[in-house]
Amino acid sequence: MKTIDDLSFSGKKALVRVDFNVPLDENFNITDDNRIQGAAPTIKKILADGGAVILMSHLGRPKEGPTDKYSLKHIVGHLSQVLGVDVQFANDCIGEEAIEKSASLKGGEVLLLENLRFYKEEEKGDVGFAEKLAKLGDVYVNDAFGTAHRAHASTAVVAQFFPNDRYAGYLMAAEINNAEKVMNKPERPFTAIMGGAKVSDKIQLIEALLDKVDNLIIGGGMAYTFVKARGGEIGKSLVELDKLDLANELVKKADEKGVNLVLPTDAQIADKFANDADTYNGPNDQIPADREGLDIGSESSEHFAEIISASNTLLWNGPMGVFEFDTFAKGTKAVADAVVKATERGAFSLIGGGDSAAAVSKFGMTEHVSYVSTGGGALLEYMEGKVLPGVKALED
Ligand SMILES: Nc1ncnc2c1ncn2[C@@H]1O[C@H](COP(=O)(O)OP(=O)(O)OP(=O)(O)O)[C@@H](O)[C@H]1O
Ligand SMILES: O=C(O)[C@H](O)COP(=O)(O)O
Repeated sequence: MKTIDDLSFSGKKALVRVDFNVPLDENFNITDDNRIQGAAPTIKKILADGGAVILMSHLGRPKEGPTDKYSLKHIVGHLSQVLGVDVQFANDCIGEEAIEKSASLKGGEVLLLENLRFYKEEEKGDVGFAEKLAKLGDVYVNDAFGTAHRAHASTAVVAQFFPNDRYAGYLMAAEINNAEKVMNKPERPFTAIMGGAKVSDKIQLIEALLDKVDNLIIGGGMAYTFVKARGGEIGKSLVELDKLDLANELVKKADEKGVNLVLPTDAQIADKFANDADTYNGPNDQIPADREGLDIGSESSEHFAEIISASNTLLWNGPMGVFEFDTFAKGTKAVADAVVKATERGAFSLIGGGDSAAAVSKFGMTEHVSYVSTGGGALLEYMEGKVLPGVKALED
C-alpha cells in the first residue's frame, strides 16, 4: 500500500477522503476535534508539495437528504484555523458547483465538499456516484480510518478510478501501524480493558482478544451480564439477559486459554440513573432490586490498576462506568490514571476511539498515552481480524 510519502503532489489535485464525522453541540460547535487534528498532517503535506486538496467526508447519518444539521459547512471555520488556510466550501459534493470549484482550485488551496451522505449512493457504494467524485481530482488519498470499515462510494469504490494513483494518508498509516503493534507484536504482559454498555457490541473483539492477551479486564455496563450469569444479584443494572450463556462461555474459553479474565467485584450502587443519585460502594453481586451499578467500585479500581501497572502493552476500549456523570467517573478515571502511569514507565497504550477517547480527553490525558485511535467501529473490526474495505481498496 502506497502512502503519501511516495508522491510529490506538486501540480496535482488530491481528492482526499477524511473522517470529519465529529461531535457537534447544539450550537454546532465541535466538542472533540481529534479527527480533524488527525487528518491535518496529510493535508499539510500535500499543500507543502504545492498540491491542491479536495476534501470529502460524511457527517452523522442523515436519512432524508440535505439538512442543515448535518452540513459540513459547520466545520469550515475550525478546519481553516487548524490548517492555517481559508478553506473553500462547495454546497454539494458532486455537480456544477463542485466541478467548477475543484477545477479552479490552485496549489496550496483547500476545498471541502458538502456531506457525501446527502446522497444515498454514497452508502450504497454506487459506481456512478463514485465516478463523479473521482473526476474532481487527479489522485486519491484515503485518510479516513474511522470510516474504513464501510464499503462506501468514497471510501472504497472510488479507488478503482485511480489504479496507479491511490495512497494512504498519514493518519490511515498510523492507525494501522498502531493496531498491528498491539495485535501482532505486543510486548507482554498484554492487557486489554473492555468497557462500555453492551457485551453484544464487543463479543467478536473479546473472542479475538482471548487468543492474544494475558489479561482481559471487563468493566462498564457489560460486566453485569457476567455477574448475573454466575448467579449474582444485580438489581436494575444494565444486563443482556439473552447473553448469559455467552458470558459463561467466554469465561470458560478464557480459562481454557490461560487468559486471566478479570471482572469487577464491587460497584458504585445508585438509586437512580442520575448524577445526583444516592450512591454507596458495595459488592456488585448483591445489588438491591431497586438499585443499579453505575460504576466499578473502589476495590475493583485498585485491582484493575494493579494489573494495568504491571503490563507492557495496553488496549482500552470502553468506559468503566457512566463517566458522563462525574459521580460515576471515578472508575474510568482510575483506569486512565493507571494507563498513563504504565505508559510513563514505558508500556505501549492504545486507546480505542469513541467514548474511551472522550474519557481520556475529559481527563486531559490524551498526550500521556501512546496512541488515541480516531476509529470506533473501524478499530474494533480491524482488531477482530476483519479486512477493512477502505484499506483493501488502497492495495495495489
Ligand atoms: N454501569 C453502566 N451502566 C449503564 N451504562 C454504562 C455503564 N458503564 C458504562 N456505561 C455507558 O456505556 C457507554 C459507552 O459504551 P458504548 O458501548 O456505547 O461505547 P464504547 O464501548 O465506549 O465504544 P466506543 O469507544 O466505540 O464508543 C457510555 O455512554 C456509558 O455511559
Ligand atoms: O464515527 C464513526 O464510527 C465513523 O465516522 C463511521 O460512521 P458510521 O458508523 O455512521 O458509518
